[in-house]
Amino acid sequence: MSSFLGLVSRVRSSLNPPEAQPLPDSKPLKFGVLGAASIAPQALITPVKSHPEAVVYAVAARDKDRAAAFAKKHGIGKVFGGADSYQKLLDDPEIDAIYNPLPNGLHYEWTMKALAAGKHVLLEKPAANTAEETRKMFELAESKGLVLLEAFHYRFHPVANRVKAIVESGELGAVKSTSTTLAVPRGIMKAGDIRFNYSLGGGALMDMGCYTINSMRYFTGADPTSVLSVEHELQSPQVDRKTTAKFALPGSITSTILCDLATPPTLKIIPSLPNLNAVIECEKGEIKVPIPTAIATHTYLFLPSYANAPPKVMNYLAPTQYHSITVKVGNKSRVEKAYTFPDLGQPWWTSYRYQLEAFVNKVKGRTPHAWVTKEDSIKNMEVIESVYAKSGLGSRPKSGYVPN
Ligand SMILES: NC(=O)C1=CN([C@@H]2O[C@H](COP(=O)(O)OP(=O)(O)OC[C@H]3O[C@@H](n4cnc5c(N)ncnc54)[C@H](OP(=O)(O)O)[C@@H]3O)[C@@H](O)[C@H]2O)C=CC1
Ligand SMILES: O=C1OC[C@@H](O)[C@H](O)[C@H]1O
Repeated sequence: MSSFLGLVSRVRSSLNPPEAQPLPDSKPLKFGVLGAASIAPQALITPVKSHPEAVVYAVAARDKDRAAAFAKKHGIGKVFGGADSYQKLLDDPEIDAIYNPLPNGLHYEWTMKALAAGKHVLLEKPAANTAEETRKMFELAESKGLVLLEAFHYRFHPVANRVKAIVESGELGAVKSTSTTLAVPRGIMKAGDIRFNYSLGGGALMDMGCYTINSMRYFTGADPTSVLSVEHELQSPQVDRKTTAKFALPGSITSTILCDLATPPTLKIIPSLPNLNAVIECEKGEIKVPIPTAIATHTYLFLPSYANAPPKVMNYLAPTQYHSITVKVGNKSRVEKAYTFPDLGQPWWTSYRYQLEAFVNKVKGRTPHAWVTKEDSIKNMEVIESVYAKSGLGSRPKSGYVPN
């Protein structure tokens, strides 16, 4: 009962966070948002409310009325609307940092333009359509002394950090295998979704798969040496609706990923359930991160996931709601929870709120509690591209944008 009340309290506060008062001696970081994207409220606008050193100052959208409606709904003071609105927002000297939640295929162009305009960038995942584009963005950021972060928000939450710490402690011995899964039922992603659009950088591997690959690399602390096998099911000629891949990692580790944007109903009629799993098998035991119940604050509802027995669910996307880390050593198992760090956070802080904390700290020249490095982002894209190469689908199209 108390854990249910805790869940309700965390979800309520994460949706309506207490508003922070600006710090008297610190200039707040002013964000501009490119596009009235569905993810923007959850990933930035709500987290900013409880941050004393950040504000969402402006939004730009291709349609003037849509821009105005979005700004009104979210209390954003400055609005840019119309075909040239993104560039106008970048040219606004008041803005310090850009949040880029455009479709994957536009990440490169608008991040390059934002950096050229002298803005720091919080960039949605996956960083771009290719590793080469990712490298170029980070090189430009470095050359201009600007912060660029690929928004792998789960990496900033205590859960992911705790799981990694347990693996690294050696308590369970060496890692033998991992399995990371992110799959949602058919119907959640609508037919016109950017995720199904090849020219915009669509595909399950790009969208959900980038998390499964990132978490495989993060938890093992290693990069694949080869892609052993790949299977996919297509949504349309070059767009994978589902991909599974098996990798070899150093130290004889074998890792499997599964990502699916539209799992069909079982026996054609029984709706499938969301499946968000991370299992790390080690010499002396294993770690499971199950979410018996998850009430979604996300763009859609994650239903209770009892489909797996035992449940092996890692809610990469909303660990704030409820989680438990089951650590099995031999025949003994214990359950851990990690909603806060010893010296950072509140139980209701979402992974996005923790991510914002790190981003602001980095821009302000302070040491963030966690980070996703340039090398990490480039490597993640390389692995994605290596899976697409093996599957025969090929990388998503390179951007046609040529920087000045
Ligand atoms: N971190 C996370 O948890 C999540 C991250 N994401 C990532 O965020 C990004 C956006 O996802 P999501 O918010 O779901 O997507 P949406 O489709 O809701 O938003 C994308 C935005 O891109 C703009 N846009 C510009 N050009 C185009 C175009 N040609 N076609 C379609 N849209 C265009 C639109 O802005 P305008 O308003 O100007 O029309 C739109 O608002 C993706 O990279 C995705 O991977 C998504 C969900 C969760
Ligand atoms: O966090 C997420 O959840 C759902 C996905 O489709 C999305 O793009 C991803 O970032």
